[in-house]
This record gives sequence, structure tokens and C-alpha cells, in this order.
Amino acid sequence: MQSAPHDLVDDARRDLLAGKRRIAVWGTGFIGFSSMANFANEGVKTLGYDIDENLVEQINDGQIPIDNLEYWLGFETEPLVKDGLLEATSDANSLFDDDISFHLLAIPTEKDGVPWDGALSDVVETIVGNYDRNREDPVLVVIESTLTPGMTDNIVVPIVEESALEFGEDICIGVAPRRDWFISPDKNLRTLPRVFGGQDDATTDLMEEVLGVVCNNLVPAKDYKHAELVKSIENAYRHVGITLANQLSRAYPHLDMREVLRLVGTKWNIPTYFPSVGTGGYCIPLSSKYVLDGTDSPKELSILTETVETDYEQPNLVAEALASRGVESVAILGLSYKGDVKVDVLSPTHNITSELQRRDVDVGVNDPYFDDEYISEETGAEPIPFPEGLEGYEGVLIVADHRKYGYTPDDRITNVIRDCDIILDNLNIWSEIEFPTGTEYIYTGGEGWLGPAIDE
Ligand SMILES: NC(=O)C1=CN([C@@H]2O[C@H](COP(=O)(O)OP(=O)(O)OC[C@H]3O[C@@H](n4cnc5c(N)ncnc54)[C@H](O)[C@@H]3O)[C@@H](O)[C@H]2O)C=CC1
Ligand SMILES: CC(=O)N[C@@H]1[C@@H](OP(=O)(O)OP(=O)(O)OC[C@H]2O[C@@H](n3ccc(=O)[nH]c3=O)[C@H](O)[C@@H]2O)O[C@H](C(=O)O)[C@@H](O)[C@@H]1O
Repeated sequence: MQSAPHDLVDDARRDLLAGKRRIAVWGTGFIGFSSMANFANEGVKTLGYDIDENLVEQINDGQIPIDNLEYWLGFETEPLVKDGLLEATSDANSLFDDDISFHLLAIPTEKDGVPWDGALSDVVETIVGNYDRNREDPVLVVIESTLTPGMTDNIVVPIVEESALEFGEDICIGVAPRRDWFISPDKNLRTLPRVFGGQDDATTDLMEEVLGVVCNNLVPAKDYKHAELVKSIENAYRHVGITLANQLSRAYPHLDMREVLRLVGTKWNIPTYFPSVGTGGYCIPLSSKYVLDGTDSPKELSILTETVETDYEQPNLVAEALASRGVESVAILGLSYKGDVKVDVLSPTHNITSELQRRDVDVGVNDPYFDDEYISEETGAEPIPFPEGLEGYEGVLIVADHRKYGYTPDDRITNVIRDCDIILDNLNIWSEIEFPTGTEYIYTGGEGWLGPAIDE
């Protein structure tokens, strides 16, 4: 591989800020849109491409297309659209103008709950296929998506090699996985440490210049192979920790494991994990799979294999815990895997619902972020309003801590749960409510929360 040219490295940041070069972003969801918005907010011209035309239209209308993202961003995007700094398109051909030197890839890398490289190869093939050989400078392609270790070498590099484009001369490849936490404005693109690595030192330098426009805390890796693996491993550590929390609460059923782990977390080098109904989203539950998929020696990582299996089993145990208490109907609050995001990928609600239904328990699901049609199609459960829809249910399970569940006045909740025998709270959000006698309130990790089936 040849190196990225030094004059591009020297000019990159100045040219971006002066509007002489633009950034193209592939995939304008959480990651891609937030990249565009942040660069645009610094005065850099961005052009995002997405296969979802609706999303493209919303962005060009000046809307923030993701619920609650304005809170994390901390600024409006409409003025940036008006100033020509933030633009989206459904036409991939427009991403190959001369002044576009930098491509950020923020497309999905999972499908149906497993790692997937379809969109990545499509996008790289499109970039390579449309490459203008008369360009003066190479293009830099930075992958922001989470990758299975080895994906850059196995998917991206061969596509470039087959195209006869020259690394360094025509195209430079880098990996800079994103980490942001979209519900905490202080954990963002500018402030969080960002690990990044290129095909060679010059590419890493070039990435530093470009990413440095929006990030104050860049951490260079040796190369893209190392940067790629960091993301999966950091999340796999979290996956193992959470799953251990769940195992501990099963191993010590008569103790409040949430409380024990809170106390454990007071040690300076131990994070605090809480036992739960299982992990959701496309980051944590998939992370161990990514690490396992990327190695030639998966048997060396038996701890990750077991984490995947144990975590997968958790919703089944939760359903059993509820059914074993004799409830014949359960209202689930939250189709999302976490509060105030509209993401139901690998949400434990899916498996808990089907496991309850398999035990002939009648299930209702509420989620203010999803419409009724989606809820019934995806879960087969009855969509219910909140809080009035809780009336008549014998059990309530809170999976996601949407603000609406936390901020609804207590009496509006207690008035409608008169027939409820048990409330199981994944996030401890109703612990201060005084429930009527006859309604047992427990939180995940609390004493005996998994019920007699596990106690025995
Ligand atoms: N959302 C998060 O909190 C984080 C996500 N990530 C990773 O970032 C990547 C993207 O995730 P999100 O932005 O959350 O997903 P998303 O689903 O919000 O956005 C992805 C976008 O890509 C579009 N897309 C799909 N195929 C495409 C194609 N061939 N060409 C152009 N656009 C295409 C989709 O229509 C969608 O709008 C994933 O690898 C994810 O694991 C990493 C860190 C955090
Ligand atoms: C705390 C934090 O910053 N997490 C980010 C994480 O976001 P994610 O949305 O996956 O949230 P998370 O808090 O790790 O939770 C994932 C899942 O695990 C569950 N969970 C979490 C912590 C815990 O102690 N017990 C537990 O069961 C949650 O309920 C959720 O279902 O994953 C993102 C990612 O890795 O891409 C990344 O932006 C961050 O690492």
C-alpha cells in the first residue's frame, strides 16, 4: 500500500473549513446524521446519502430526523441546511464531485440481529466504481460503523484491489468507530476519546486532520486493524460484565444483587452493572459475536460464547419468572431496548413477549415511540395506551425507562393497576411509588426477582 500524500494532509482541515472541500456521508441515521450535523456546525460542507428517501427529505427540510437527538446535539440543524452546510441526497452519483475528498461510512453492519457486511460492500463498490481517475488527490474513506474484526481486510481491501485503484494514490482507508451515547449530551463526538487508525501513518495523520474538526480527543491506533478491534472489545467487556451481573443474581437469589453490585461499583476500578431482563440494541448484545466472528480461534474465547448464550437465555427466565407467579396477563412498557430512543433491535421485549405468549400469557405492549401497527406486527401483542391501558393486567414489566413512564404522576399509575399482582421494573424507575397492598413491586436483581423457579 502506498502512503497518503502529505500535501493533502497539510491542507485538509483548512480546505474543509474554507468550504473548498466537502465531506460525503454514507447512511444518515444516528451516526451519519450526527457526523454531518457536527461537521456542518463547524462550517464544513457535508452531503449525506441515504437509501431512505423519507429521511433525506426530512434532513433537507431542516428537521432532526431522530427523536430526542436535538437534546444531544445541542443546536438546530435548519440554519445549517439554509447555509448550504448540511444537505442530503438520494442520488449516490452526486457524492463524486471533485471537491468531495472525504467519505464517512455510517451504514448498518448488522441485520436481523447478526453481523452483516452487505451495505458495507455495496457502498465501497459504489465509491470505487464511481472513482474519477482524473482526480488530483486521493479520496479518504473512513468507516465509522462498528465492524467485525477483519472486515476491512476481508471486504473493503479486496474490492479496492479488484478495481485496480491504487492505495495512497487514489484511495486511503481508515477506521474510526463511533462511541457516542445519544442520551447524554456530555458524551458526544467532541468530548469522547475517539480511536482511529488508517492504512498507514500518513492516512492516520490525514484522519487526524479531518476528524480533529469535530473531536478534541483523538487517540491514534497503530492502523485500521487495531482501531477496528477496539470497538468490539470494549463493548464485549461490557457484555460480559452485564451477563455476569445476571448470573450473580441467579447464583445468590436471596440477596439484592442490584444493591451488592452498586456497592461493588464503589471500588475505583470496577464499573457498576445492574442485573436486567437482558441486553438489547445493536451494540452490546452483538459485540461478543463480532469478536468471535473475527478470530480464527473462537474456542479461545469460550467466555464470550457463554456470554452470548447466557444473555440470550435471560428473556426466557424473565418470562418464566412472571408466569411462575401465576399471572395470566402482562403489560410490557417499552418496545425500545432503552429509554427515549426509538430502537427495538434485539430488544428483550421481543423474546419476553414470545416466551410469555408461548406460556399462554396474554401480552400488551406500550411504547410511545412506535405506532400501534408496528407494535402488533413486530410482537404479536396488543398495543396498549399508557397509563390507562395497564388496567386489568395482572403483571407489569418495565423494560425501557422512557421519560413518560417516570414522569407520569403516581396516582395516575396506581389508579389503573388495581388488578396487578406484580410489577417487575428493569430500571428501578417506580421504586418510589407506593403501590396498593396486593401489588408486589420488584426490580431486576432484587431478592428473589426471578421467582421460585430459580430459587429452588
Ligand atoms: N446508534 C448508536 O448508538 C451507535 C451505532 N454505531 C454503529 O454505527 C453504524 C450505523 O448505526 P446507526 O447510525 O445507529 O444506524 P441507523 O439505522 O440509524 O442508520 C443507518 C442508515 O444507513 C442507511 N443505509 C442502509 N444501507 C445503506 C446503503 N447501502 N447506502 C446508504 N445508506 C444506507 C439506512 O437507511 C439508515 O438511515 C452501525 O454499525 C452501528 O453499530 C456505533 C456506535 C453507536
Ligand atoms: C454506557 C454507554 O455509554 N453505552 C453505550 C452503548 O450504548 P447502548 O445503547 O448499547 O447502552 P448500554 O447502556 O450499554 O446498554 C445496552 C443494553 O444493556 C443493558 N444493560 C446495561 C447496563 C447494565 O448494567 N445492565 C444491562 O442490562 C441495557 O438495558 C441495554 O439493553 O453502546 C454504544 C456502542 O457501543 O456503540 C456506545 O455508544 C456506548 O458504549
